[in-house]
Amino acid sequence: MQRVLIVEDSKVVQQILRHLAAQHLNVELDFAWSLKESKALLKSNRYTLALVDLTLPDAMDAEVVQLTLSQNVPTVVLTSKIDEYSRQQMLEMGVVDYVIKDNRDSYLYAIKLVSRLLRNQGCKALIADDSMISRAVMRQMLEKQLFTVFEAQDGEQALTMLKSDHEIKLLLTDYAMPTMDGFELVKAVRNFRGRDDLVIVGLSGAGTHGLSAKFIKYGANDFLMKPFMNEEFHCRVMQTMEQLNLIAEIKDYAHRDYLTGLYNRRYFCQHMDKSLKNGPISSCLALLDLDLFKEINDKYGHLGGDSVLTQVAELLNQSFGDCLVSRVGGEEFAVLLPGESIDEARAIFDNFRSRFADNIFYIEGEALNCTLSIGIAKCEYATLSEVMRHADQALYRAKAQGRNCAMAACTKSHQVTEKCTT
Ligand SMILES: Nc1nc2c(ncn2[C@@H]2O[C@H](COP(=O)(O)OP(=O)(O)OP(=O)(O)O)[C@@H](O)[C@H]2O)c(=O)[nH]1
Repeated sequence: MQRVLIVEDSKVVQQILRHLAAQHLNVELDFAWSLKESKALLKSNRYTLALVDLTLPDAMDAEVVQLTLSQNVPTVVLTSKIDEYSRQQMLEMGVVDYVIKDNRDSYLYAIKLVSRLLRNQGCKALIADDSMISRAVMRQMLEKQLFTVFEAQDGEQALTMLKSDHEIKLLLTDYAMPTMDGFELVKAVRNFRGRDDLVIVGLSGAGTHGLSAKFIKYGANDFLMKPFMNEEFHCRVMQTMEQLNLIAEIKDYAHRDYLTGLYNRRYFCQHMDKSLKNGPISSCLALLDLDLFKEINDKYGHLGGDSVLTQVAELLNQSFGDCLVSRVGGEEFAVLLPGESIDEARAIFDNFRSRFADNIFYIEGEALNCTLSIGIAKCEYATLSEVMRHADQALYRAKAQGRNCAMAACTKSHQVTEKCTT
């Protein structure tokens, strides 16, 4: 797990930072008051990042910054005031960024900056530039921002790398390069990587009029003129990555069911349509419907019913965490189980059905049992509606058999495997 060191000598500020960190950071956190305490913590822990106060009672001259940097811990500085000389000095020392503590919002800004930097960890960035020196300078800055960095010497090499590695999320591309220039590269990349999947920052030292606008019109998110200041580079990259993260958050929000946090019907249908586009897939689709759920609602009220639905979602996640699990209707769920035959799938879901029936659900401390009926179909049809129709028919039969039952639809090859286990 990622671990962050926060060094701050003011009790009040430390309390504010603790509170904000608990809200915005999901990492191991250590707090230190002094240089001495920081040294001890750095000896026994490995930190992903440090957020440090520039001056401490036992380190008035930025010694704590020198300490974290000497241990190769990317460091963000908190400072109460800063003049041009110390700003330059600090940036030359190699800090990632600094935040001036001049109002309450600056603490929130600092914690959000840490959070954004932590999100960069494991994220791949590609630099396309024919100048080895430029690549080295940018690599150093990106590594400080926790990116995993790759380099390409020209547009064609960059294009090949982007085609084969969809985990690259940031492209920095120079304009003037041999074999394929920055414009051609951006145009080609946008044919297969959208703005919701890859962010691009164009670069040029040429100073040609209109270069920035052209880069953006061809599909770049931003533009930087060389030579740039480290601070500007850092801000532009962070801001561009923020766009990507915001789009991802909005998409995730739109794809999730509000009550249970599972994927919703819209996401489920989109995923299935995409998967089936290239022909049948070797998965089984199970529709799981709660039995007599109306009675639970009638007895415990709608909120009681909601509580059961969230507990059901937890059980599904525990058992089928690696599969696509969705809430496709009020009390109906879908699980896409990859790689199993219909017989194996039925056995797996029947086992789940049986454990589900034994599970104790709680509504405001009151215990109750609940059962499921399940219909399973092989994803061997051309469209989702056909797969759903077969799974639905099996589910209907499971209900008709008396519920608490898992039924499999006949496969195309007529290996009928219908069994009721009640
Ligand atoms: N609490 C709660 N109830 C919901 C939600 N969505 C649908 N329902 C309820 O789910 C119940 C479904 O009832 P029915 O379709 O009659 O099915 P059932 O009672 O489960 O009976 P069978 O499916 O035949 O076993 C209805 O009472 C709906 O109001 C929801 O989001 N929360």
